[in-house]
Amino acid sequence: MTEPLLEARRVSMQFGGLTAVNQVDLAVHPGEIVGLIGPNGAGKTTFFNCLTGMYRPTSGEVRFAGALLPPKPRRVAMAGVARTFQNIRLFHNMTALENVMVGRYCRTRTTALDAVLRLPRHRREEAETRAHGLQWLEFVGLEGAVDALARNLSYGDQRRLEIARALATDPRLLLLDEPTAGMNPQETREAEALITRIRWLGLAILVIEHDMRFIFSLCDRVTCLVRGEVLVEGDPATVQGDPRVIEAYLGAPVAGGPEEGDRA
Ligand SMILES: Nc1ncnc2c1ncn2[C@@H]1O[C@H](COP(=O)(O)OP(=O)(O)OP(=O)(O)O)[C@@H](O)[C@H]1O
Repeated sequence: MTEPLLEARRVSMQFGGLTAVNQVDLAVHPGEIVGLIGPNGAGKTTFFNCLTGMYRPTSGEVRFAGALLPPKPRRVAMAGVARTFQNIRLFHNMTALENVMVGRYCRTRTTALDAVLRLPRHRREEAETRAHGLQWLEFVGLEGAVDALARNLSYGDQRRLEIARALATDPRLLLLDEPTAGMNPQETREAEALITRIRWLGLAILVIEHDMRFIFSLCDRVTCLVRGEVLVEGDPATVQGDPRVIEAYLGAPVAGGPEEGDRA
């Protein structure tokens, strides 16, 4: 197999006396979709925060394309890792396009002075950023909502907008934290189709999700965390059939594959 794009080695995160993530190893290879599952409080979001520089892990290291990732969100984004959040974090009083343009600013070189003086470089980059943002809005299916305020979009559209903003940073790896949370079945199917199209662009994806149908139909590999530790890791069939996963997470055997709308 190719070298991992992302490699977490023995990552741990403690909050006082609580060990939220304990010696977790995880690798994502180029073009892969890897699922991260586990019961509530298993440490999934904390682990994402360790990967994206929001937390400095208590121990362990995170490498991206072979280099150590610094625990600084902006540097992580510039390295090529983008994410969405469990609780949508958009700029609610900005338009859809403005939200996506904000994502792009980690790739522009305009200084505050260029902007204030409206120097040619600023005007050129602003036009490029706008065109780029429009492309991503079209990619996620929001071309009809360019000028809509983020707060006026439906829940499913807000999630799509968050993904467009993440894509605007030109990532090689996209981390999605519960992308279908709160979605109806139709929106969930649309999110699945969108994630498949993102993979076709050549991006790798690491996704936290409670919808088992989604995880087992979309992912190449799945890691199950329980109480901060890796319980099982493997291909979807292996993880789905593992009695420890069924007991710790699914609660009951999933006969013949999970049903539509199965949620833990
Ligand atoms: N900033 C923090 N300070 C203290 N404890 C925290 C903090 N963040 C998370 N925890 C604790 O760490 C543990 C793991 O939480 P985390 O949110 O990572 O789990 P999760 O698997 O993402 O859960 P869920 O599926 O409910 O989102 C929990 O016991 C949580 O209370």
